[in-house]
Amino acid sequence: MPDVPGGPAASAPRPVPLPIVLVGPMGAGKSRVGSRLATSVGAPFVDTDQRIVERHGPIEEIFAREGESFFRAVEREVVAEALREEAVVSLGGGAVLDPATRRDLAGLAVVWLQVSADAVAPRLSGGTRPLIADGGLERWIRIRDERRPLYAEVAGLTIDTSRRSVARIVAEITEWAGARA
Ligand SMILES: Nc1ncnc2c1ncn2[C@@H]1O[C@H](COP(=O)(O)OP(=O)(O)O)[C@@H](O)[C@H]1O
Ligand SMILES: O=C(O)C1=C[C@@H](OP(=O)(O)O)[C@@H](O)[C@H](O)C1
Ligand SMILES: [Mg+2]
Repeated sequence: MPDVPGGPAASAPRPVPLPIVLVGPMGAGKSRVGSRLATSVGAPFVDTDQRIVERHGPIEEIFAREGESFFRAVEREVVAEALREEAVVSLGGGAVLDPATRRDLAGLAVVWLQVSADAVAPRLSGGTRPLIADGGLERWIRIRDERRPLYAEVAGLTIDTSRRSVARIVAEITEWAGARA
């Protein structure tokens, strides 16, 4: 029987390799795109920051109480666990600082979401990200520049999200990942 447009074959999720992992700087859209991508490919969604919050409380409180190095240790544990799951996994922007995480990402389907400083400014306003609580956009640019080689090292696909809709980004990732399945 031929496929009917809009029928079951057309709406079935496309097979993709899992995990698919999203990396990139704060505000690039990892959490938002990851959630939509997971729905689109019919996979569970894991946001490692959300998992940290469930287990240890709000991120800004962890930074204030225990410091960044404690946060990074907790993050490493949660990331290592998530990368073993058949899921769409959105990492926090600084997760790639950990060499063991970079080793774990080798060979996985990793997407680097980029965003320009102009486009990210409104996305970050009113947020609670502790690393840019003081220093704002200039600090964001410095952190983004420092980490650029680390994102480049782990990613197999790069997408500039500055002027793209979430739906289009999801479609581009699905197409790329589908070709790797
Ligand atoms: N492609 C996009 N275009 C416009 N706004 C976006 C886009 N992707 C994400 N956003 C918005 O930017 C903000 C930060 O997104 P988020 O997914 O939390 O980024 P990240 O997890 O990379 O820090 C959110 O308000 C989100 O709705
Ligand atoms: O870049 C970073 O070091 C961080 C990014 C945040 O996640 P998002 O990239 O999802 O904003 C969060 O993990 C924490 O505030 C630290
Ligand atoms: Mg996020």
